[in-house]
Amino acid sequence: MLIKYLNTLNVIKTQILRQNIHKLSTMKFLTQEEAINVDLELFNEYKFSVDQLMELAGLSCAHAVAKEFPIKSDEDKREALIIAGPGNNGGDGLVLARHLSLMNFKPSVYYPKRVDKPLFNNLVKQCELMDIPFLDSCPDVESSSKYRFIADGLFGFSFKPPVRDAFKDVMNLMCHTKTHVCCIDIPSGWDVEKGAREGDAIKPYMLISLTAPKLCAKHFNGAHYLGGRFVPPRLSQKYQMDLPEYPGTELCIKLN
Ligand SMILES: NC(=O)C1=CN([C@@H]2O[C@H](COP(=O)(O)OP(=O)(O)OC[C@H]3O[C@@H](n4cnc5c(N)ncnc54)[C@H](O)[C@@H]3O)[C@@H](O)[C@H]2O)[C@@H](O)CC1
Ligand SMILES: [K+]
Repeated sequence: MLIKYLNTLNVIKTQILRQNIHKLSTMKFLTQEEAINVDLELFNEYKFSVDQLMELAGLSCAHAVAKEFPIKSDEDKREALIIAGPGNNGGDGLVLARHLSLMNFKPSVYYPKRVDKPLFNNLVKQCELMDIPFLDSCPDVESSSKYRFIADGLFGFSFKPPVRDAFKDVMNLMCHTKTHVCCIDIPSGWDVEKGAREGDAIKPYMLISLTAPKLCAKHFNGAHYLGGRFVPPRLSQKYQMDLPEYPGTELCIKLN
């Protein structure tokens, strides 16, 4: 009886896995230009505000990371380092930090180049009022081992190589740390279409593609999630995204 039950479970598991792999193979991987155009359409045609989508994007990242690094006991490490960059990818990182703290993690943020705009100032203020520490300097590789994971919100789909000098320290940390690196939308420093560049590059443990994966995600074999469950079906059809169906009320879906 038990064996029969376990066999049935295995069949269901295989079917789910097959479905997801199928989805991944038929899904569209966006070029950098398509990603930028989808972004523009969401704001200009569909009238979303940046705050709205950033909140949903960051929240979906928090859900994905919490699934991948569940806190099961008091012994589990809760410290996490969030790297926030100078664009909207950094904004996603700040939102992620706030939600992680609500999920009982202990995030610290390293935000080396602050953007003096109301949206970003507000996100920083919200984190500060939740006692999330902002680090003054970039942790070194050795001390980064105290974190359960590092969330990479440095650069997203607007990144144009090579990395400018101001971000060399933090790129060095993310390329050489032994701690798992979880990349938001794009592994920072990777070419958005061709993937890792020669020489030092982040080797992500986890990638959370937002909206739809970009071409560089084809070169990624780790834990791949899709988040940003806000794409209107008409827009998805226009770009032939062929997105997988998110189960139930989930904000993210694991693709492999
Ligand atoms: N379109 C969407 O569906 C959404 C996108 N969001 C996020 O927004 C991201 C895109 O944001 P942005 O277009 O603001 O751009 P990014 O966050 O990708 O980065 C742009 C910033 O990085 C700097 N930069 C670019 N190349 C650099 C280099 N080589 N060295 C140093 N600095 C460099 C630019 O000067 C600019 O300040 C996405 O990847 C995603 O994370 C979400 O916030 C909301 C929804
Ligand atoms: K990133």
